[in-house]
Amino acid sequence: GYLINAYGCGAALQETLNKDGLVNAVFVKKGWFWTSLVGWWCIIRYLPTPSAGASGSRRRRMAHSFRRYAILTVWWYVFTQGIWFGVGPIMDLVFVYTGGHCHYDVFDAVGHVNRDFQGSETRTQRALALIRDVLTLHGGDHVHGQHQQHQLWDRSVGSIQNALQAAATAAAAAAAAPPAANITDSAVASVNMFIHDQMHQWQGPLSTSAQCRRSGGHWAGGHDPSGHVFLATMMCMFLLGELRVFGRRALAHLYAQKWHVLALVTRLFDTGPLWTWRRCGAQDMRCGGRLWRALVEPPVTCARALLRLARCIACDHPIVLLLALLVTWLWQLLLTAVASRFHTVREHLSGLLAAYIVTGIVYARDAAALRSL
Ligand SMILES: CCCCC/C=C\C/C=C\C/C=C\C/C=C\CCCC(=O)SCCNC(=O)CCNC(=O)[C@H](O)C(C)(C)COP(=O)(O)O
Ligand SMILES: Nc1ncnc2c1ncn2[C@@H]1O[C@H](COP(=O)(O)O)[C@@H](OP(=O)(O)O)[C@H]1O
Repeated sequence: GYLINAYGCGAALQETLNKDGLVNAVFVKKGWFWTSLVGWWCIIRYLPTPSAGASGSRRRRMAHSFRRYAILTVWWYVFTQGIWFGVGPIMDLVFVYTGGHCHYDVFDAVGHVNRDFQGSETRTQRALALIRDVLTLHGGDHVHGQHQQHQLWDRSVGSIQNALQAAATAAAAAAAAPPAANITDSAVASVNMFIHDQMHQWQGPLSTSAQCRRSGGHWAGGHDPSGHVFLATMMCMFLLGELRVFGRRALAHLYAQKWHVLALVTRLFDTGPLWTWRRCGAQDMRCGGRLWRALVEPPVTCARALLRLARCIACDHPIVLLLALLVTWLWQLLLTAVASRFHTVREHLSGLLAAYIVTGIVYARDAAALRSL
């Protein structure tokens, strides 16, 4: 990723990144679920066939895989989700103890909405709307009678409202400049500070990246190990580690049935209307019949062929799903490395080492047993 950034198409790849996209939100961020599902199905599916002598070996394999998986799942949880009730995950504790904080630097020095505030237009608008709602809900009555506070409250809500309206009209006019908030530079610092204090007062505690993100804040200022690099590394290491248990057996099974799988794949492409029209030509069929056969039957046939192929892979050859998942996580790891604007190299490296060291130890301990399989 760094080499692509330095010498290749890093900018183009960064443009494809969407923090709120389906792949990142549903697959990558829930990656340990998908990896657990596919990984365990493969572990179970490729156990030695049940026979008199194999039951002990089956039980031992399941026990070893479960022990490795349980250690990795606990490590995934404490590093990215949380250590205990009310205690954030390790990656956030490292961040906070190195000076990180949930910031609300909403406006920059010239009174424009800070481009780095949320990193994307959508998130910035969402955050501004949330801050406005919190200030509107709590701010007015709690600063009543304190003239200066009330003035700040007025200016903050007004500036955010202007920014939201300016963004709405700018979106229509496709203007380039970020929306201005019409506040003088001397007031910017006090408005940002007021917003920060109010959000920490009404939305707190904001001691984890998830809480800060949900409250429209900006998680900045400390050493923030990359959760994506950590997660993608751990998922790849788990899949590759367990692949050593059943990989040879699974690939041999797939190779033995290669023509059957290939036939299911080619069947998908043998359902086009032209093929069907030509096949109908051999029989004296009325035009209506030929249209039905050429336009209605192919999608139905294709859907049936797709279902047969999916069932064959999911039930008989789940290693195909595992390899597809592995390629996806490696590609996401590359994109995360390319997305240098989100993290420093050291933050990527700390996420990588946190995953690599633990998974390395777990699989190194079982290396002898894995080699004997
Ligand atoms: C142990 C039993 C063996 C048999 C299991 C059989 C089948 C497995 C089927 C299902 C799995 C069941 C249990 C497995 C254990 C855990 C499942 C994991 C569930 C999830 O992954 S849900 C994820 C919940 N977390 C979130 O949604 C928050 C997502 N965000 C993050 O985690 C972080 O943002 C990040 C790490 C993705 C990125 O970090 P930063 O961007 O903040 O740096
Ligand atoms: N491969 C990828 N695709 C999309 N977004 C990614 C990504 N890798 C990292 N990101 C985004 O970059 C930010 C930093 O990621 P990380 O800290 O895990 O390295 C995260 O934003 P959010 O955490 O605000 O969603 C994450 O969603």
